[in-house]
Amino acid sequence: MHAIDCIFSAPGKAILHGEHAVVHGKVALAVSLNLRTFLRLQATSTSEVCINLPNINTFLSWDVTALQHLLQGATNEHRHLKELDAELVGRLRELTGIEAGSTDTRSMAVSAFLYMYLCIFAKAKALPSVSVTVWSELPTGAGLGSSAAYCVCVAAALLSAQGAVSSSPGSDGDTARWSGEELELINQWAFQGERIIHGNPSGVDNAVSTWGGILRYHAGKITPLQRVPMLRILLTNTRVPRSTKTLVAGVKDKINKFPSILNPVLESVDAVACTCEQTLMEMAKGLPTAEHYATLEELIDINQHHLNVMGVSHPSLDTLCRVTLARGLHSKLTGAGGGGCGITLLRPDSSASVVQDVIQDLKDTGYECWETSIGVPGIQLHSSHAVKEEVMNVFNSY
Ligand SMILES: Nc1ncnc2c1ncn2[C@@H]1O[C@H](COP(=O)(O)OP(=O)(O)OP(=O)(O)O)[C@@H](O)[C@H]1O
Ligand SMILES: C[C@@](O)(CCO)CC(=O)[O-]
Ligand SMILES: [Mg+2]
Repeated sequence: MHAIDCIFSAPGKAILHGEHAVVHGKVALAVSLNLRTFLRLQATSTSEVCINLPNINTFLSWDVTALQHLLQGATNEHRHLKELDAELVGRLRELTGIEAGSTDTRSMAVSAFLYMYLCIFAKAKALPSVSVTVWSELPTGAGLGSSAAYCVCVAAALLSAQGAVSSSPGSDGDTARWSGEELELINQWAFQGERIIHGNPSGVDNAVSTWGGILRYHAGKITPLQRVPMLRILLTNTRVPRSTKTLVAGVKDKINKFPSILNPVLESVDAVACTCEQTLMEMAKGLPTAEHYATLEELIDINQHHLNVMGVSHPSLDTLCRVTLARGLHSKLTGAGGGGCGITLLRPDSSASVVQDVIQDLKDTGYECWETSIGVPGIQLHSSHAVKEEVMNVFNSY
């Protein structure tokens, strides 16, 4: 057991283009957001594993011995990162009473944590007693990658406690980051957690939360975009709850039912993502022009229509598009859709009054809305004095 009292944080994300299509091997473009999930891991002497998840009102603990039993006599000694260990998932269900296929918020968060904890410490002589508290600035289950930020923080914390990644990585002032290899390991374990939560994730969300920045993601291949223009993005939360797992499964069913109709739509989304990437690269080379912005706006509209065809939009998202278009601004859903969040592209010349007016219109509709920064750093380890007071206050109350 290496780390004793550490604080980690990982960012949420917005998908510019390629959500859902990316699950079926197409290109996605994703950016990290300046809204983060924070995790505190403490070693304890209680012989218990405690998890405090104040955002979802979940406070649970398990006896370490009961958890150790789940690993004894397990036939799958070589838990690897290619697929989930179905036997262990089954044993965990028996212990927690969580039903197969549950999309309940608490069940998914608890199962993902316990699965990663057991697998990461499976080869240790004894399971460690730890207390883990997670608190997030991200809305839970709203399309901004809250599940991935959660899984990335859990993976980084457990791996550093186990010694598989450094618990004092290269430091830049008060925050520290890991080597490429260590980040890859964190990302792979976070993907296992996402598998528990999503069923069939593409891996784009955990990749952008691990590495940060702006990424092109294609069939597991992660390419950071080096030069991109400063984009101004408005985020809107329709506050309509939805489950990524259910939406992803719905798209799969539609593809199976109408392959000749849906596959061309996925191809077209791929082309939208690639055209967007080329446009962003052109914009970064010279001075971004009004035509560049017109292209980005058309791509947003085309993609939103495609997402409608896939059955993952929602009347609340149609309203978002209509309200912003009335002010000359273009929007699309981001993440899994079905409610949750949308993004609106602001132009460099969008005046402060237009932005204020559109924010007010959206608030009047009952939505939450704010301008955001993109391309922030991925997973980080913080010294406690560098963490915001608001976050430390949460941590100090558990
Ligand atoms: N702060 C948190 N504390 C505990 N659990 C969390 C937290 N944030 C996310 N989760 C877990 O992640 C689940 C939400 O994941 P889901 O994939 O449905 O939404 P999302 O990740 O916010 O959106 P998307 O996948 O579309 O970007 C929650 O039900 C919960 O299990
Ligand atoms: C809907 C989806 O494409 C993005 C969710 O943020 C699912 C995934 O890629 O795992
Ligand atoms: Mg998610």
